[in-house]
Amino acid sequence: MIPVYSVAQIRAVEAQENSKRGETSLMKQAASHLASTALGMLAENTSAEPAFVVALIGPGNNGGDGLYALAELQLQKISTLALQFHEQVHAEAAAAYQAAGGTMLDLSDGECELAKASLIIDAIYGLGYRPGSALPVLPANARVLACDVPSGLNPDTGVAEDGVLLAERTLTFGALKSGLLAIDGPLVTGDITVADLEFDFSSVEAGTQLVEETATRELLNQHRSWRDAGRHKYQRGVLGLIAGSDLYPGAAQLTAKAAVACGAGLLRTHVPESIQSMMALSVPESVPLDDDQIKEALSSSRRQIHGKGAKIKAWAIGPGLDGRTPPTGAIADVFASPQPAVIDASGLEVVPAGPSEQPRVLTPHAKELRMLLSRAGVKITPDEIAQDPIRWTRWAALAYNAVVLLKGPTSYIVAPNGDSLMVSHSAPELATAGSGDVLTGILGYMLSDSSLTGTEGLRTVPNRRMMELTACAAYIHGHLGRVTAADGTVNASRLIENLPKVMKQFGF
Ligand SMILES: NC(=O)C1=CN([C@@H]2O[C@H](COP(=O)(O)OP(=O)(O)OC[C@H]3O[C@@H](n4cnc5c(N)ncnc54)[C@H](O)[C@@H]3O)[C@@H](O)[C@H]2O)[C@@H](O)CC1
Ligand SMILES: Nc1ncnc2c1ncn2[C@@H]1O[C@H](COP(=O)(O)OP(=O)(O)O)[C@@H](O)[C@H]1O
Repeated sequence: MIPVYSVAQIRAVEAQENSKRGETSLMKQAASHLASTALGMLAENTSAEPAFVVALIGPGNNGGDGLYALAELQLQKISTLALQFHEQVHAEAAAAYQAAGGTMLDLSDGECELAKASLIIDAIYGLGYRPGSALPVLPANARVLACDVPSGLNPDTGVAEDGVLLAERTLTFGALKSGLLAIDGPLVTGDITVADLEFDFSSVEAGTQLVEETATRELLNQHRSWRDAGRHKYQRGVLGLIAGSDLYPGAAQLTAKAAVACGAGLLRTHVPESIQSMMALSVPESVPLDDDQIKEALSSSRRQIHGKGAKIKAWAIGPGLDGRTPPTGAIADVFASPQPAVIDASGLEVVPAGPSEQPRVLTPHAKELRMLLSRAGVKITPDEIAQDPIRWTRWAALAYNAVVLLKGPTSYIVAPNGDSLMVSHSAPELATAGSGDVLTGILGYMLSDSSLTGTEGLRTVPNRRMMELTACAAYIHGHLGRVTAADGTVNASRLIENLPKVMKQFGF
């Protein structure tokens, strides 16, 4: 997991480091990382032309980083050019670059050189960016390496100007800044690497933590054991799915197929009678579950998990349910059970607010989050959510005493105690009908597998573990989106086709 900080926090830590280690020495260290990243990108080029690196230089320390990096490249015999975007420039860094044989031109005099560059380093603005000024237009297909933050992206909020310099890669210094991951950030940064400048962050507390691939693997492996290979189907995860209606029969099928594709031991489906045969045909692995069997499953799980009954370990509730009809007695009983549940879509319209014994994850998108908050008596606008997603997600987490996953281009996972995780840089192609139903299937399966929850018998799954598994499911879903988008357009059925392959990559 990688901690994420606000600009103010990073500024405070940088000020300490500057006084301890000196601003120029830190800048040179940052520039060295930038030069190595540039060399790495140049090594990927297949062209026979000699490398030519152009840096766009702004008036502050971000420009200074760019100039020191160019100086290093010059010394490595790479041809470079610095194009000044402002009259003002970091004097010491400019002198160092010129001493290394580099040439500096005003952007207006050297703009035509941009088209010849094998790589453009964007060192116009970094942490000091203020919204509102014009930015240069880069040639189409330019390869751009952003120094710290793409120019035109607000490093705190993640809101980008229309003219933001789109990067293929962003090398950010010291720590992840919140704006790189929120709102427009994932669309403009390209791949992000954090250059470790050995800052001491002990005096500030990260706002949240990013869950990336390494963290996902570590979290998934936390409770796994070699003994898992010998489990029988009831131990591999039995999921109860309460979903579907005449109005939305497809959503239930997508969630069911996704859970089966994940490798669930057994899927029990509670769908309206009218769509049961459709479910049996399209998901032949699923076994129906009627109201009486739900009651029996709940009572046997209260006595002992290995007793008679459906042996359901977790529930997925909501995809395609008809939100206009109140939940039947059986669903209300499930909400009162101690088994973990993921609640999505129309399930969010009926999930009770207030304290509950059940470890729950609610998975709203922004509009559903407004609905949840409104049901709890809190009226907010979409803008308010966009400006402070973690805050409002936490309100819902508190009101419903549940972990809440706010879905969107960036996903936020927040617990009632305020702990939060985030998943970013997944695939924009996931914005397609039914992809949320697939996520519910993945998460439902994960909550049902005790090798992942780490709980056996009647011990409840702690909220922290619910959060971690939710983040893992969101990360895998994002990765699934990327894998699927790599060889065609994305739809929910194609996501499900690729799910077994992707789950295998994560040790399933
Ligand atoms: N210890 C440190 O403080 C380190 C700082 N580093 C670099 O320093 C950068 C921050 O440097 P600065 O604080 O000088 O900020 P920037 O270099 O991001 O830019 C600040 C300058 O740009 C001007 N500016 C900002 N937005 C503008 C706009 N829209 N129109 C016109 N002018 C605008 C400001 O007035 C200011 O002069 C970081 O992003 C990073 O690249 C790195 O060298 C790592 C170490
Ligand atoms: N622009 C985007 N980039 C990455 N992921 C996205 C984007 N838009 C939506 N998603 C993801 O796609 C899924 C959509 O789910 P949801 O809104 O419930 O749709 P549906 O109900 O149609 O299945 C969520 O997991 C969300 O995080």
